[in-house]
Amino acid sequence: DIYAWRKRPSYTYQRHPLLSRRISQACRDRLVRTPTVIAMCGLPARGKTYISKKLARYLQWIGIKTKVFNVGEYRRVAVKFYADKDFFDPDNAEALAVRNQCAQQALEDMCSYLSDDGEVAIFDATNTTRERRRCIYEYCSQTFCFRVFFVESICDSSDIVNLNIREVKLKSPDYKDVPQEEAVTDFLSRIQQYEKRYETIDDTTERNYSFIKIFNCGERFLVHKIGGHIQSRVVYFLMNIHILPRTIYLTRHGESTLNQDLRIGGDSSLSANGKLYGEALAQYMENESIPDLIVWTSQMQRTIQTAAKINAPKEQWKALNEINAGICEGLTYMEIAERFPDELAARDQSKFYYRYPGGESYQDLVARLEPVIMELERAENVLVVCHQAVARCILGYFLNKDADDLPYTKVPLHTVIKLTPMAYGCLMECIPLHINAVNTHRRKPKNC
Ligand SMILES: O=c1[nH]cnc2c1c(-c1ccc(Cl)cc1)cn2-c1ccccc1
Ligand SMILES: O=P(O)(O)OC[C@H]1O[C@](O)(CO)[C@@H](O)[C@@H]1O
Repeated sequence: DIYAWRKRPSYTYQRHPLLSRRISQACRDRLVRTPTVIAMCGLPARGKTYISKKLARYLQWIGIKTKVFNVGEYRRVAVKFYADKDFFDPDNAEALAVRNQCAQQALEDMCSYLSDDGEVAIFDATNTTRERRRCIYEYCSQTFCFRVFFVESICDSSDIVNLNIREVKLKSPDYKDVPQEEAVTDFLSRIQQYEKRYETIDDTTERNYSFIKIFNCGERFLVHKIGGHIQSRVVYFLMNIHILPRTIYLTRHGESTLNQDLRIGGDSSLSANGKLYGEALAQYMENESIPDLIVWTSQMQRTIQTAAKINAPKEQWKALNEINAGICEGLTYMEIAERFPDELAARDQSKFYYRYPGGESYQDLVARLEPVIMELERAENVLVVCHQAVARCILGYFLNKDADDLPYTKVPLHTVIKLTPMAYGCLMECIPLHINAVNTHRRKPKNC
């Protein structure tokens, strides 16, 4: 039986007869990290693009090469000027031909991306008929041996659909220079065109697909046949996000005594200026009068001391501790250049991936910060008091920074960063509290 087979000695590496399914050699070659197509499904204004962009940002941040293919963007290239909802009338044969051509082109571009070095591609389209989903499934899994995972968003709350239309659809190029009310009317008619042919994923006729059906922004989920690591991470992420309006505040600790000496690492106390910042921060947060604010700090005393005066509950996270500089802890960059010139040169070459001997890399930091990011997605109003490298990684997630830029993001001391999630991105405001501090930022040397 399977259990006994699972307990077999590890050297007998063959698939259990029950489990071995007929897969081609090409597929077998890519069993490790088989590329995944995430195909969105659902009527317009159900958050498909929102999910696509947010999911891509998360997967990219954890190091999985991901790209979104939005069919609407292909259509806007093919059809310069959008006339009105009649373009989406299923009986408009000419328009239908253009729409199918755009979908096919996006599908082909997506599969060549995954055949190259892509790991996940998100096919952002309505995919609202069984026939369309069957085409995608066969093209991707038979021709290319990619895994296909359908993500359907079902939402019958008119409040949320109207919020979506107001926040994102009216800003679409389709409605440039169109009066608001006219655009809303046209878009609602566009939805009706799709409703004529909409077939929700059916867990009997489409039971051999892997899919998740999301009801009303994640109020309820139906998960069916999750296949592989990526899909389980995706499901986990989708079960943790929400669209409640909230603000995330991010700041470094106040200046520390080691900062004053331009020494990295350690666990030193605040300097006099750092203490002044702690008081100014408490005052600033008081003025913001944020409902139900919670403050997260690292377990290092410079962040705990910085948050001490704030009138809100505090939580300490070891995962928020500053990057461990290993053998360079407590040194200045000058001393590192003298004692470990090769290490500094190697770090300047590839700052995101370089790991200090006995220490960490930014890539290691992202991995240990993932649970913090997941909890931030679940949370509402939070102030995070952390460190220079940690703040860069957190900002890298919210602002979609790539591995080259992330480690060089400017995050000065004594500055509050205010992050407000908007439709598809995040608004960032930097508020310096005008308390003196040293500059700890080391630029990328020119010759690298
Ligand atoms: O289910 C929706 N229906 C209509 N709109 C929606 C959603 C979701 C949503 C869907 C699934 C999940 Cl797990 C979370 C949010 C987000 N949005 C959205 C709303 C406003 C602006 C941009 C996007
Ligand atoms: O990656 P960078 O630019 O060296 O910045 C991280 C450094 O910043 C500090 O937080 C302050 O200098 C150090 O503890 C840490 O090693």
